[in-house]
Amino acid sequence: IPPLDRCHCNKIINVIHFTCGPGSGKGTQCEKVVAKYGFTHLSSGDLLRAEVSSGSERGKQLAAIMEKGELVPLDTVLDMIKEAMIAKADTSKGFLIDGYPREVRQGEEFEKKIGAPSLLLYIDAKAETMVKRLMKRGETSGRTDDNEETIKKRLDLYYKATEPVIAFYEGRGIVRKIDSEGSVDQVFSQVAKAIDSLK
Ligand SMILES: Nc1nc2c(ncn2[C@@H]2O[C@H](COP(=O)(O)OP(=O)(O)OP(=O)(O)O)[C@@H](O)[C@H]2O)c(=O)[nH]1
Ligand SMILES: O=c1ccn([C@@H]2O[C@H](COP(=O)(O)OP(=O)(O)O)[C@@H](O)[C@H]2O)c(=O)[nH]1
Ligand SMILES: [Mg+2]
Repeated sequence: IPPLDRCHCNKIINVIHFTCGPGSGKGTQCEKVVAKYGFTHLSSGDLLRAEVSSGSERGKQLAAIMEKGELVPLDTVLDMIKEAMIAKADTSKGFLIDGYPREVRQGEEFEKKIGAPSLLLYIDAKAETMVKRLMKRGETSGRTDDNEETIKKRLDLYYKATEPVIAFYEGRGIVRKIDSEGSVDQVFSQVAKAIDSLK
C-alpha cells in the first residue's frame, strides 16, 4: 500500500516510543513534549478511547476489554496508529507514540509495518507511586479503568508484558530511563535531555 511506504521513508527517524507503567505520567509529559518540540502525539489509549466514544460495534468490544485492564488485539492498535501517522506524515516533525508498545510482539509488528523507533523513553516509577496517582486521578477522570481492581490488573500486565519491551530495546541502545519521583518539571528536564541527545 503506497501510503505505508510514505510513512516508512519520511519520518521514521523521529519515532519516539513512550513505554511506561500506568499512571507513571506519560500523558502529562507528552503534553510538555508537544509544547516544546511540536511533535505529533499519538496515545494508543486515547485512540482506543475515541473509538469507544464513537459508539461503534468495534468500540463496544474494546470497552469490554479495557474495563478489565486487558490488552486489545495488537492489530487493532497498530492499524489505528498507522492510520493516524499516515494522516500526518507530510507535515509532522516527528511522532511521539505514548503507551506503546505494550508487549514485545507489538513492537516487532510496528517495525515490520511502519519502521524502527529512534528512541524509547521509559519513566521508571514505583508501583506504589503509580497506584497512588491513578487512585487520585480516578476521583475526577471518569475513566472506567481508574478503579482499584482494574489498576491492579493493569500493573500486573505491565510487569508481565510491557517490562520485557524495555529489555528488548535496551539491546539496541535506544532506551532512556527517566526517574519519575520528582516534580513534573524535574521529570520533563530529563525527558528533554533525552530528546535533545537525538540531534
Ligand atoms: N507528583 C507527580 N505527579 C505526576 C507527575 N506526572 C503525572 N502526575 C500525576 O499522575 C497522574 C497520572 O498521570 P498521567 O499523565 O495521566 O499518566 P499516564 O502515564 O498517562 O497514565 P495512563 O493514562 O493511565 O497511561 C495524574 O493525575 C498527574 O497529575 C509527576 O511528575 N509528579
Ligand atoms: O497498545 C495498547 C494501548 C492501550 N490498551 C488498552 O487501553 C487501556 C488504557 O491504556 P492507557 O495507555 O491510556 O493507560 P494505562 O493502562 O497505561 O494507564 C489499557 O489498560 C489497555 O486495555 C491496549 O490494549 N493496547
Ligand atoms: Mg495516559
